[in-house]
Amino acid sequence: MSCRIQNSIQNSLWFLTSSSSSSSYSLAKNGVNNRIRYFPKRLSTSKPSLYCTTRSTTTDSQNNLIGSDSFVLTTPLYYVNAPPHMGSAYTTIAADAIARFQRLMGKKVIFVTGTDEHGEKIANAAADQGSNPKTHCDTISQAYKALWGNLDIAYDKFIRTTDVKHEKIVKEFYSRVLANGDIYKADYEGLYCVNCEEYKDADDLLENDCCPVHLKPCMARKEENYFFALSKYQKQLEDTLAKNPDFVKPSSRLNEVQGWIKSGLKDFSISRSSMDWGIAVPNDPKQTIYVWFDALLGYVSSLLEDDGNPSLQNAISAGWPASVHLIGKDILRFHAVYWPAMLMSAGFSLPKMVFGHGFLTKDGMKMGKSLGNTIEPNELVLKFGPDAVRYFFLREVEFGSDGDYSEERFINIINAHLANTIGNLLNRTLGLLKKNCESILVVDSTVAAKGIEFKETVEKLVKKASVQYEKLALSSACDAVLEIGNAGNVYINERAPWSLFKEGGAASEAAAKDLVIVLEAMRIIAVALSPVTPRLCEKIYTQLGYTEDEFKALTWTETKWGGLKGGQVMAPPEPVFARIETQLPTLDGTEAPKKTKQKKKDKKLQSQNMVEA
Ligand SMILES: Nc1ncnc2c1ncn2[C@@H]1O[C@H](COP(=O)(O)OP(=O)(O)OP(=O)(O)O)[C@@H](O)[C@H]1O
Ligand SMILES: [Zn+2]
Repeated sequence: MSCRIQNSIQNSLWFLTSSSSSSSYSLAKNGVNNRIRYFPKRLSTSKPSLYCTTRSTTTDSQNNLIGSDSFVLTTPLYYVNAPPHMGSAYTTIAADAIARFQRLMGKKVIFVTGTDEHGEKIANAAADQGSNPKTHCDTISQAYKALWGNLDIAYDKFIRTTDVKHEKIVKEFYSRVLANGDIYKADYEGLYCVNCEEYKDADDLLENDCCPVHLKPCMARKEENYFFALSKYQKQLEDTLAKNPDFVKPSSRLNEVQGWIKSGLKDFSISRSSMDWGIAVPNDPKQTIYVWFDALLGYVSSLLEDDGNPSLQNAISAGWPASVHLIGKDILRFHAVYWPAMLMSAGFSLPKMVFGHGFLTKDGMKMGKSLGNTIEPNELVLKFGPDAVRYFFLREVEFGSDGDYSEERFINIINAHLANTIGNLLNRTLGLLKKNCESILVVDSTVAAKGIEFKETVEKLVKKASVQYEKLALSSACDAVLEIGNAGNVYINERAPWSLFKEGGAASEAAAKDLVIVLEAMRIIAVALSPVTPRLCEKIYTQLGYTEDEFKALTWTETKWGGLKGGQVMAPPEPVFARIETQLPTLDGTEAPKKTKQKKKDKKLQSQNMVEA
């Protein structure tokens, strides 16, 4: 494992104390006098009475609105300050694999992704490009969609926070929180990182007030804004996490979140007076809603049907709460502290889980648009194909930890796992079947495997894969499936059917059964690895004589041993995964694997194939 685990780069937030008895707070650092004055009057205190039910909406034990029982999975809505990079692709690939697995398990999946298009960072990015924000957002959001197409991402909903329906949902939600007495106006001064779009705690900054994530100086700001009474939800959040430790995953991140809450939650500003590229605050058009308060609601507005009335009630009944929010650890605090408190205030159920994965790093720093130290995923796809990119990052980086990219490692892993262990095993088995059995299976795979230990090994490994997928342990799930390939290679090498065929008679019959056994294992691999490498798996499946439609209709039940039947005709063998033979310059400056090494391996394989022939 070449992943480098590095210390978590924590984002920090500027929280404001909300105790109503206090009227001023000094948060001075380096001469910056951060003073907050609270306006004594809350804007509204009446609780909304929207707890009615609709066709498919019910309430949970706390009387919060919940929708249907779909499996709703979300990626972050990515900032359109710059086109996507490998980091953005990483979360989306992982989400796609989880969504595909859950669909195989028979769940009604709603996989949500999209783009976050408001705020100062976007307005600045558009101005830098000599463009207006709307045109800029259209271009970059299209770049995200194009990349998802290139990576075979099968999302169900793509939400843009500039969509009209989203704006309506944000305003309705804001009004509910306001009516619940959780929004008030106050002044503040603080240090702002535009790239994070957040106020920073001065203690968390580097020299010259630089943001530790973006390495750029934060700016001193003073504004009169609306605040959300986060502090009011401290106890409720503590209780929720204590009762529901699975709410934040992995568990190390739960500890982090509990630590933040324990240290005291302070109210935060949810509007900007200096920024007009955003959704106007209801009843105060001089202010726009803070980009995070706006963007988080994209998870809800995305659920709306295209032709329905864009109301919160309709969005909730279409699938809320989300089953999993998949995010990078940089935005954990927004998802595991701010968002649940906002939902509590508005009277909606909390998502069931927030999973904060690690960072893809370059030279130890988080790869990011603002730092510009990114790898271009489209180039990787163009060079190696979507399956290779998907497999490498999901298999190589333990989900939850950080990982550094190296092209040398990439090529070695892909050649060893996909081209050799899986692709070559299928190819050589089908070659033997064609030569000796006219590509027809002699017997049902269940009959062929009677009393064979290899079958039990496969069954155990496929069970393990499903448990790992379910736990979002994607790397371990890949390993379990790859182990089937390894066991298949060991089996065929030990049995040496190419020799048995030469002996003829009973030995030849046994060899024909061995081929059925290995091909059945390949069929199971094609189902079990399809969440990660859908194209490769479809190719495997069609080589086994099935149609594309049959592949698309697969469920996890088909990982059960016994799919292949006697008399079934296999397609002529064709390589399903081409070995990477590149000597082209690498994308990351690392050296591509030496040809000599590859040649040696190729020679070994060639001689193996010659023996088989
Ligand atoms: N290096 C990375 N490793 C893993 N995931 C990443 C990485 N960079 C971005 N992401 C994913 O994108 C989310 C952040 O989206 P955002 O649009 O802010 O991208 P960004 O590149 O981090 O932007 P910026 O560099 O401007 O902060 C993260 O929470 C994570 O899901
Ligand atoms: Zn920053």
